[in-house]
Amino acid sequence: MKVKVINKSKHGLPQYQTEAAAGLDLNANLSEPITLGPLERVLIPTGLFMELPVGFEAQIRPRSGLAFKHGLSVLNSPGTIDADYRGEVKVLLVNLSNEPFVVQDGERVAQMVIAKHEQIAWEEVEVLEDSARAAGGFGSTGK
Ligand SMILES: O=c1ccn([C@H]2C[C@H](O)[C@@H](COP(=O)(O)OP(=O)(O)OP(=O)(O)O)O2)c(=O)[nH]1
Ligand SMILES: [Mg+2]
Repeated sequence: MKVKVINKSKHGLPQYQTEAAAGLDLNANLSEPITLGPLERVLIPTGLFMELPVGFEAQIRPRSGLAFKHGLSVLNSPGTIDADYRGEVKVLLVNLSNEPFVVQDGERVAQMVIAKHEQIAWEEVEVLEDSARAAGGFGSTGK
């Protein structure tokens, strides 16, 4: 997959940490650390510019360790990177803890899963096909 990297020498390309990992860990690409206070949000640059093949998207997801230990999440999780996006991939981090968190340059702040997706074409109809579920939802099947 095509990728352009700013400051590659600093962090290299995002890597899968284990053989069958789904997510590529994304490094913060910062000139100086950023302090994220309680309930604050910030866009973290990654230095990555990608050209996803058409029919693929990238999902930006939190890392569970940062979430568990520090209350950090990705506010718009899963963030969506479109195949036609040519800007820098950024991570919208939010601090849901009561303590400030300092994001360091190179820190693995989130992970990115590349996934196939479909685009649909609408076909407007007057009546939809019956189903067993019908309009049931939001707990309609019980606890
Ligand atoms: O976590 C994210 C989410 C999005 N983007 C970039 C890539 C994506 O293709 C573009 C638009 O994202 P989205 O469609 O989620 O945002 P929007 O608010 O609908 O903006 P737009 O009007 O530009 O589509 O922003 C990121 O870098 N990180
Ligand atoms: Mg959009």
